[in-house]
Amino acid sequence: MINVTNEIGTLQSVLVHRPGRELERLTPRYLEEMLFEDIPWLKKIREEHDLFAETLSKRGCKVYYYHDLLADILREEAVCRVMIDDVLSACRIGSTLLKESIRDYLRGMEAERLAEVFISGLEKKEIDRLAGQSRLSSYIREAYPFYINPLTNLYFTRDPGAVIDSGLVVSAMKTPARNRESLILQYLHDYHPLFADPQGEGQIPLWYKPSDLDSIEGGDILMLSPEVVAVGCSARTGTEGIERLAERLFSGPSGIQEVLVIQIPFVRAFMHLDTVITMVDRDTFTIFPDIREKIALFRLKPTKRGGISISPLDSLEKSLKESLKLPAIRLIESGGGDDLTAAREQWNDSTNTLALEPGVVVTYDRNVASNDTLRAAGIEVVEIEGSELVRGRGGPRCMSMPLQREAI
Ligand SMILES: NC(=O)NCCC[C@H](N)C(=O)O
Repeated sequence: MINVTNEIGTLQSVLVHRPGRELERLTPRYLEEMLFEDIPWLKKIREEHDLFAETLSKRGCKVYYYHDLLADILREEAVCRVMIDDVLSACRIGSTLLKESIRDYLRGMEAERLAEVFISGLEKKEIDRLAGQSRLSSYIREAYPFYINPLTNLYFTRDPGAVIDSGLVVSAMKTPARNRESLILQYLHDYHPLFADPQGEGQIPLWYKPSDLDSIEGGDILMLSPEVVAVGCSARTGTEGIERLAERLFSGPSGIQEVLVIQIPFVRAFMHLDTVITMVDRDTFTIFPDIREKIALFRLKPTKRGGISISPLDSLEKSLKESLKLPAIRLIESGGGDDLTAAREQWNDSTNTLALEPGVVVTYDRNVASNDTLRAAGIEVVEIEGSELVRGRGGPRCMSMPLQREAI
């Protein structure tokens, strides 16, 4: 069952990705293009991720893995064929001869292995050797080494999609490095029984899809309540995408009656809304103090004639209070009241908390000051290790896409 109508109700099921071989294909040369600042150590990052997944399971949350779901649908011959073609088109392989060689190679694989290749990529030398083709790229060491690029950011499953109510947003990713992540999610939506509509014949509603083109990423989507979704306008999510999503939510079978737009500075350190603000309890958020004066707010509502009204707002506290229909809300500043600590810990995702239930969140243990501040405010903090996980610039919220949360 797929249903998320809030940020903090008991987490019942979640989609994650265990970091894999794709990270061993990160090289210093492609770090920036692949949206990393450093190269994680695979053995250790996996241990850390396993601990994260175990932390969720121990609390009763069912954990689904991208690789497993993808392998499930690839066992179907017809799906396998169209997906191979779509992946090759997404990778812009133009030569017919080359495309045929890669297609033949991939079609000979078991579903498990093919799922692995779709995620971790395909090196040029692997194909050229097998196909016995003499290709210019094997003579030029500077040439790009992959036919299928590794999805190094897939372990941040928050971003390729988001469940809103009983439907799914499949993101239109801003950067080429992450495009194929949402292609995979779209396939899972279209073919996996997990996304079957319990009410009808087909699959659950799609609020957004990659072919909508205007960029929108899941880290910018916060489900405040069954009626209100907050959407970050950020380096990754643009104004047109937000408007289109709002139109679909207002006119489709969702309970959403308001989109609260929170525009944050368009910088690398806070690429999504959830890198600077997350919800930790019914009336409580944690926020990176530096952005408090740097955000702009807008309320989008449906008009009677099927359009959207846009109202600029001034204060974050007041807007959240109104949107949540609460007498007061609390904003807990990360960093424990010290600007330098706040900036350092935000860089390591102190503000990117994942709620397990109201007032209980998962965070990285390294963000000592921010975790202490949360505890002092009465929040239960469940710490995980993040020495390697953090190198991709994402925290526990980024590493999870909730599929089901208890209603509150
Ligand atoms: N929601 C998030 O903030 N996700 C973190 C994404 C980090 C990834 N390296 C990226 O730049 O897209």
